[in-house]
Amino acid sequence: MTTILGAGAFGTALAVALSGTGPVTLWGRRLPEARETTRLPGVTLPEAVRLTDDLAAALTGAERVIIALPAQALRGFLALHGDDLDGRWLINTAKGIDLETGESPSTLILRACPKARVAALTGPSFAADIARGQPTALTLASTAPGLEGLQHALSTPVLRLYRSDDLRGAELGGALKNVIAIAAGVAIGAGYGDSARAAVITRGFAEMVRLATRLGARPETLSGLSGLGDLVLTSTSALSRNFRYGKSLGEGVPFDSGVTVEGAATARATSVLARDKGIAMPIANAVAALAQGSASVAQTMETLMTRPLKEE
Ligand SMILES: NC(=O)C1=CN([C@@H]2O[C@H](COP(=O)(O)OP(=O)(O)OC[C@H]3O[C@@H](n4cnc5c(N)ncnc54)[C@H](O)[C@@H]3O)[C@@H](O)[C@H]2O)C=CC1
Ligand SMILES: O=C(CO)COP(=O)(O)O
Repeated sequence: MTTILGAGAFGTALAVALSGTGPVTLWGRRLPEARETTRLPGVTLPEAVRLTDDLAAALTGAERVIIALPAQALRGFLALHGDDLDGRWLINTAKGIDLETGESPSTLILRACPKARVAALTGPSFAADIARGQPTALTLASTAPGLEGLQHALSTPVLRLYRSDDLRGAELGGALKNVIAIAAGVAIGAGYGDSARAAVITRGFAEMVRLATRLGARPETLSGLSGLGDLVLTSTSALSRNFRYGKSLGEGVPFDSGVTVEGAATARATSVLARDKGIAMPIANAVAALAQGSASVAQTMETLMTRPLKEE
C-alpha cells in the first residue's frame, strides 16, 4: 500500500497518478470536504484514493510513504512524527535545502527515521501535468537496497521512473534548479530578454554542478532529469511558481506569500553552503539577496555583469 503525506498540489497529483497501481491513501492536515483542491484546479481525486486527516490511520499498513511536503516544513514534521514513519520506504519529493541546518530532505529523514529506506522522487514534472495523465519521466534515487522494486511499484504507463543511486545528486539538482528558475524569472520580469535568460540558465547550471559535486554528487546526475531536465522546465515555463516569483521580483510587483516557492529559502541556504565550501555562486547569491530584499534588481544585474572577466 502507498500512502502520500501532504494533500497539496504534488501529493494530490501523485495520488491521482498512482491510483491505478493499488491501494493509495492521501493524508492532509486539513482536508477539503470535496475531492477537489484549490491547489490543483480542475482535478478531482478518484474514489479509489482513500482521503484522510488521521495520520495513524494513513500509516497503518503502508509499505511506502511518499512525503510531499514543502522542504522548510519537513524538519518540524519529522520532529513530531518521525517515530511513526520509521521502518519503511520513505520517498521524499521536496525540492529544497533546509534553511536552519543546510541539510537535504533525505538527510533530515534518515536522522529522524534511522530504520527507513529513503528515496527521492524528483525531476521535471508539474503537478498539473501528472494529474492530467500527461507523459512524464522522473528520477527515483536511493542508496538503499530494493530500489528496483520501488521503481516498478511507482511507475505507470505515463509516469516513467529512471532509478539512480546518486541520492545526493538527485536531491541537490532538484533543490538548486529552483534557485536558478527564480533568477530566470527575474531576467524575464525585468525585461532583460531571452538571451539574458539563456545566460542565467547556463551559468546557473555551472553553479549547480560546482556546488553539488563538491557535496558528493556525480556530474552526470546533474545533467539528468533531476538537474538539467528540471532546470529547463522551471526556467522556461510560466507554470513554475519559482519562475513566476522571480518574474514578479523583476517586475517589482508583489507575489502571493501563500504560494510555495522553494527556491527563496533554498537560495539563502545555498549561499551559506557555498560560502562555507568556498564555491563561487554569484547567481544563487543574487537570488538570496533579492529574496531577502537586500538588493535591487538593477544593483544585482550590475554586480553580476561587472565581475572580473574569466574563462568559461
Ligand atoms: N507542484 C509541483 O508541480 C511540484 C512540486 N514538487 C515539490 O513538492 C513539494 C510540495 O509542493 P506542492 O505540493 O506543490 O506544495 P503545495 O503548497 O501545493 O502543498 C503543500 C502541502 O503541504 C502541507 N503542509 C505544509 N506544511 C505542513 C506541515 N508542517 N505539516 C503537514 N502538512 C503541511 C500544506 O497544507 C499543503 O497541503 C515541494 O518541495 C515542491 O518543490 C515537486 C514536483 C512538482
Ligand atoms: O518542480 C517543479 C516541476 O518539476 C515545480 O516547480 P515550481 O515549484 O517552481 O512550481
